[in-house]
Amino acid sequence: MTPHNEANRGDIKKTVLMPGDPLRAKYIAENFLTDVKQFNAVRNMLGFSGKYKGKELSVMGSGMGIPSIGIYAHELYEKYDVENIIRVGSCGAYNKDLKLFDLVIAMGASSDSNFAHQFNLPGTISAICDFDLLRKAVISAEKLDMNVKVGNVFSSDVFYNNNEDEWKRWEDMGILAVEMESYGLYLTAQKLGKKALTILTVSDSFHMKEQTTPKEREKSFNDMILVALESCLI
Ligand SMILES: O=P(O)(O)O[C@H]1O[C@H](CO)[C@@H](O)[C@H]1O
Ligand SMILES: O=c1cc[nH]c(=O)[nH]1
Repeated sequence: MTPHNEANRGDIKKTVLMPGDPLRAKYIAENFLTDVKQFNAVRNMLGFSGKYKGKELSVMGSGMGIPSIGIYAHELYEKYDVENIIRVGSCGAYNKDLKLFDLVIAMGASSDSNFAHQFNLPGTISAICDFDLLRKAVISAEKLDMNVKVGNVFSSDVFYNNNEDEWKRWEDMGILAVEMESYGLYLTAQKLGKKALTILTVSDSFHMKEQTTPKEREKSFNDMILVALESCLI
């Protein structure tokens, strides 16, 4: 057990799907997995293990932001022998070709966070995903006939940015979209010699302020969840 997770060693499988929202973890467990057992409710950060088409895996919320996913990912990798974390999250599109509900895979994550300072590196480090998880996710999307854009995302420390136009400078550098966790997840995996990947659904765009309904969001999250789950079977 850890201060944030009441699971026993062995309760959590080698691969964990990790949405920010713990209720999305519950949704995935209830709608996609069989033989489901809940392993965590500390701070309501719900975690479940079960089977997808016979393959054992787990799903657990990460909370919002790098500090939160930094805690949960570290504990999963270090204390529970987890090998793979696949974040399944939402993002805001910076790239103007991205439409609502499109899928983005984060090959790398840039950030305004100081998370990497703890490693005391004599330069900057690139936060990148695991190539094997990326390859499998791309194959999975192709098999499901779903379009994905693969590239660099921005993991922001703020959701409500006081500098309204700052995003344009990231867009200018080829950043596809903004979210709030991948940089911390990727660096945690890199430090501990583990694997991580982020798959995202575009929930809003900085180019057009369209509203989306909860039903539309649910369907689009289903596409992302399927890409992630099917990639675990490859
Ligand atoms: O939908 P999730 O996975 O929570 O991801 C995005 O949504 C939250 C902000 O609303 C942040 O956590 C951001 O990364
Ligand atoms: O972090 C996020 C997620 C979705 N949309 C945003 O603008 N930011």
